[in-house]
Amino acid sequence: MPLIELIRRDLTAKPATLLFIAALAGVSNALVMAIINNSAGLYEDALDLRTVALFVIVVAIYVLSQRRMMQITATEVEEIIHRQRSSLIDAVSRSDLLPLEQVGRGNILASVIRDTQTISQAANLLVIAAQSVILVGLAMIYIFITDRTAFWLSTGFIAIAVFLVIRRLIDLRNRYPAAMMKENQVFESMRDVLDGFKEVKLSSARRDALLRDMARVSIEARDAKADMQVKSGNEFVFGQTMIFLLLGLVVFVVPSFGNTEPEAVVRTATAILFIVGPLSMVIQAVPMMAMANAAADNLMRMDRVLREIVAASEVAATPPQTLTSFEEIRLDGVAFAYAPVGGVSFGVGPVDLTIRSGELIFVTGGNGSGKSTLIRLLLGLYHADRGMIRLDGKPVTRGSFETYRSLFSAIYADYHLFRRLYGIEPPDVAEFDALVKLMEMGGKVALQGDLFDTIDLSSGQRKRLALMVSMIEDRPVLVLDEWAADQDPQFRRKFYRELLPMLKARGKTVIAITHDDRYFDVADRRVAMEEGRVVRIVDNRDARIEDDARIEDEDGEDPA
Ligand SMILES: Nc1ncnc2c1ncn2[C@@H]1O[C@H](COP(=O)(O)OP(=O)(O)OP(=O)(O)O)[C@@H](O)[C@H]1O
Repeated sequence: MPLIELIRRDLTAKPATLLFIAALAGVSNALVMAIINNSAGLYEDALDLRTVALFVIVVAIYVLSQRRMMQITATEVEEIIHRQRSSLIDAVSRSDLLPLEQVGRGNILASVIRDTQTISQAANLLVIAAQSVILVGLAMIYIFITDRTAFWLSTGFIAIAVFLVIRRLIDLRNRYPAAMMKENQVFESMRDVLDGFKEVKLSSARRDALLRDMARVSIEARDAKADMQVKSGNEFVFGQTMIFLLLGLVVFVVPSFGNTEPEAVVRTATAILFIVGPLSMVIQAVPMMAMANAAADNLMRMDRVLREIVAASEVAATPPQTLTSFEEIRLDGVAFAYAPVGGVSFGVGPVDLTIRSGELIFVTGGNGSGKSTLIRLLLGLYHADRGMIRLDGKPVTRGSFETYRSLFSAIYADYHLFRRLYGIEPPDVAEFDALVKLMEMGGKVALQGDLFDTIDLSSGQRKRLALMVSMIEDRPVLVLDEWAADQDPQFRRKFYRELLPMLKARGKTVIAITHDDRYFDVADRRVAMEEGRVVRIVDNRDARIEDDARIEDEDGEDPA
């Protein structure tokens, strides 16, 4: 069973200790009831001090063992969930981008949030149910001693009932994944509503259509889950009916066998009544168990899928290193194609391109020409179907991509701005102040330790802050995807005419995707793309040398 497998795999407490405490709680519970039962039947006036003392001791044992059991369960289950969650998050952070995009954010979030919660909620109920099983077992021993006929009939009946309940539960468990899938779709729709809030606000037609679509998904989830709950309620009623039938069996059928004392019938019926509560608990726990089981199955499957992605992504034999310099990066016949959409597949390459340290390179081309895809290949976020990347002549292999990536700092078109300088040494005050001044961000943002006091800025300012972070990170290569797109004309000019040359002068290699054709001359080389192919590489340096020569010629000096 996936739930048991999950618990056994990560359990830190000794199973024998757990079993002992659970048994202690179960037996003391049974003894409390037995002492009460026994004393209630005696009708004695005098207080039996020994029985009272025994009662108090047994209650104390129950309280201590039950509390301990609950405490162990809560801490162990939450620890197991914490590890599983951490494992998922770790796997996500080490996966390759493309397969991760295929798994889907909604599914990953559902596993991390919903499945862990289901298991957490089920845990206590499961412990009580396990103790109830012990109580039932003890009562059955009592019945065995009291009346064999009643014992065999009850055991046979319970065996049939358990078989029927389990058969029905398999059906319930099979419905669970479908219900969860529907709920995942609700998560996705909810993202549309939240992420697209501003767009939705502007158009009631869009809002109505979106709400209609959400309602459809939500209704499907509602029906699937209601169906599950109804089924699980039916299981409960079915279980209760079985208990009543069991009582009826003992009271009406057992005496007809003739060899049972009337007193034994009363005692057996009392024992069965005594286990009605625990049996109900078990029955109630069973559907919950089915759900927790499916959740554990889902969680472990997600973990496996992500681990497989990680295993296929990275086979680093040695821990990654941080590179601080390089001579050249060469894309050698690099080609890549997305999975076909509607029978059409977009591909990039084969691309042959050498990037030398200290170069300022622009990548240009129309929308959809493959610039961002090429950058993702260069950064090793996507892996080439053919060809390879060579760093200083050596092929970059799957095992060395993490080390290779340490060369780059990037601001993507859909970048994410962290409020904290995760993994980056904060600059000293003077250095930060100089950066703030350079980026014209005075009074807008301050750094407290490694935390920015705010990232609630305009879109252009957020981009400037992202660039400040990249400059603080100070890696050899800076990759920018349409960085200047949302800057005002004045700062855009400053970016192309001052910042980029300044970065180059500091020895940085800069690769920038851009549509700003009036500044194309700033680049050392311009890589022009069309339909996934590099169609031209314009070397501005040749033109600059010619220009310099021409100017010197015009001044009447010798160009050589
Ligand atoms: N995740 C994806 N899955 C499948 N195909 C994709 C994916 N992302 C992009 N594509 C395809 O790749 C093509 C190139 O996309 P890419 O983002 O590389 O273009 P781009 O040159 O950066 O465009 P833009 O200037 O608009 O940013 C797109 O036209 C699209 O067909």
